[in-house]
Amino acid sequence: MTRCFEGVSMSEAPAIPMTILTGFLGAGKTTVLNRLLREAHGRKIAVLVNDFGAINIDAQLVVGIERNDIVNLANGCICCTIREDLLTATLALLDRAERPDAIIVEASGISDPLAIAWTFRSPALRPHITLDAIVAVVDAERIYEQREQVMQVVDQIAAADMVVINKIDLVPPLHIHAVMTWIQSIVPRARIVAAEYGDVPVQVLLGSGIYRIALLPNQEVPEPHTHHHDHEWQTWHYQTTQPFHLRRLQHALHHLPPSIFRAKGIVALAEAPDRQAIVQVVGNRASVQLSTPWGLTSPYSQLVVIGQRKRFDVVALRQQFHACLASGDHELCDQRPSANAWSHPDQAP
Ligand SMILES: Nc1nc2c(ncn2[C@@H]2O[C@H](COP(=O)(O)OP(=O)(O)OP(=O)(O)O)[C@@H](O)[C@H]2O)c(=O)[nH]1
Repeated sequence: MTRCFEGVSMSEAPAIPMTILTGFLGAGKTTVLNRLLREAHGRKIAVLVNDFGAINIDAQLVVGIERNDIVNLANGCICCTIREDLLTATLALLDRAERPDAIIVEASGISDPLAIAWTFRSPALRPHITLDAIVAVVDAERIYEQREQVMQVVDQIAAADMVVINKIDLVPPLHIHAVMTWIQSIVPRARIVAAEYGDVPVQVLLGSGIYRIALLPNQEVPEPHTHHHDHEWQTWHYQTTQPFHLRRLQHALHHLPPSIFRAKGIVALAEAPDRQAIVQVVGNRASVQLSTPWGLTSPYSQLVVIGQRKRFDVVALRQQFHACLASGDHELCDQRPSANAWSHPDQAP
């Protein structure tokens, strides 16, 4: 099939470089992306953002880009359950009158980057996309505990052409050196850069052309049901139009069950009714920060938590967040984990 745009057939158009941004939950992928998009790079960059849960908070947190250049791929993992969506979304980008100069895929924190790379080797995309690099973001502070608990962490690093050791402000220099040595032992040929708040120049991240196709498995990656992460993770979300009480919310965020690895969201606060607030929880670090004004948008709150499957009690969690609302009537919008609050049908409680 030959597709046309601006008088040129798609088969004649130069292939678009694609970067896959991987890294475990909360490592700093969106931070790296935002830092890059804010830089005056002069390129038209399109971003495909995948969140594991039903609500894609990440797509809302990406800034410095036209909204129609962000494609939201939520409620499943682009490496397995929603691979078709990734394919379709990429083809739609290729069909645009103004094609992007570069495409970045921000993968969900639990996805397998090699499986994503495989999608771009499919006959439909192969002539039009050139894989530039798989970039893995690593949380310098948490990497040791994460590698003990979660096998995807090491797999993501092993698949990388470039590794960004992020959050170096949170650890001493000797620790950074040790993490670097460990990463080198896993991927000796990968480029390794250390960064604070994802501060890596665009020239380093994009257009490096260091993708190693040799890493791709010869056979297509396993079907979803044999993918180990399907059975390990679950997400749950809480939504309300009621504002939160800041101190109560902060207290709750600091007392989440240890089986929850990540929580994030956009919330309304009674104390600051005009501004959005961003909630971030990674391990035992939690923050609520004021962000942009609500403007014409009616205030809302959306919180997503990601944790080990069946290791947290959603009823207790719902009560915990419910008790943080500032209003007296405590109207609850999300009484039950809805069908799509579970990332996979077989994960319903
Ligand atoms: N101290 C510190 N915090 C950081 C740094 N980089 C990111 N963070 C914080 O870490 C939290 C998670 O960052 P994100 O960029 O959202 O992480 P992510 O990998 O996109 O998260 P998921 O998409 O949920 O997997 C946020 O609160 C960031 O502000 C850093 O270098 N230092």
